[in-house]
Amino acid sequence: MLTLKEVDYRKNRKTLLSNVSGTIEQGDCITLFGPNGAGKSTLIKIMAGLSRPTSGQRILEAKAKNPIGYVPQQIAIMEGLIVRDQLTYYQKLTKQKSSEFVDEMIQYLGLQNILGKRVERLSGGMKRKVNLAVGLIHQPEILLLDEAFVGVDLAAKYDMLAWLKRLNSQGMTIVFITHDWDVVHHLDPILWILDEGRLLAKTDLLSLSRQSLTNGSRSLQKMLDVNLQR
Ligand SMILES: Nc1ncnc2c1ncn2[C@@H]1O[C@H](COP(=O)(O)OP(=O)(O)OP(=O)(O)O)[C@@H](O)[C@H]1O
Repeated sequence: MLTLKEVDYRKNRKTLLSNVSGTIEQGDCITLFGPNGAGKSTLIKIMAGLSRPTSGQRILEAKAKNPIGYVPQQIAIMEGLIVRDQLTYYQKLTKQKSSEFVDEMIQYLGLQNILGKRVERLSGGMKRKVNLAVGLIHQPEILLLDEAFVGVDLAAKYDMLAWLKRLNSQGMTIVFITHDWDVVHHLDPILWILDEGRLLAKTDLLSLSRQSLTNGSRSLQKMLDVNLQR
């Protein structure tokens, strides 16, 4: 449903992505995994259609008018509104007619008790939950999450993961970026290993522990060594 063909991305004469190709099918769960500066956020923005490749192609085949949900690293919710109004605003904006879906999301994410709170008064973790809710309120075909779990406590994280797992099992395609190995284990995704702007491997947790990525940078090696020893 989303294909990348030999994608390059350059900015200020610096190559941020080099020759990235891959196909994402409906219902896939994929993580972009790699060290700081590997190009993960750059790639997910290209997937979202927010940045255009310098060369190469991004081909999206989707049924819905608004098939992408993108949850950015920076929290993008509007201050001054209570959570309920925030959700209603985005529900209307995205023409989400299914109140059932929104209600279920509120239950899963445990937002019931904060619906009347102004968003700027929420804790960081609660803001992350609302950020996630806003990004997927229209039930996108592909959900793209850039570090959606930063600063959330364990209970909040597991609420979010349970909801994502449910959506994925119902056919929603999910691509996410995280440095949290616990999240990777929980969602058991296909791993796209990115390093210095290159896509080194597409693998899964089981195969990753058996294969060695000797062509990776020192940062990547260290990251994999530490995580795989856990
Ligand atoms: N607008 C920009 N102009 C120039 N260089 C940029 C720009 N945005 C990002 N970069 C550089 O591109 C590289 C990839 O950045 P990107 O944010 O995609 O990496 P990342 O893998 O998401 O990193 P992190 O894990 O730290 O979030 C980095 O070296 C970064 O400094």
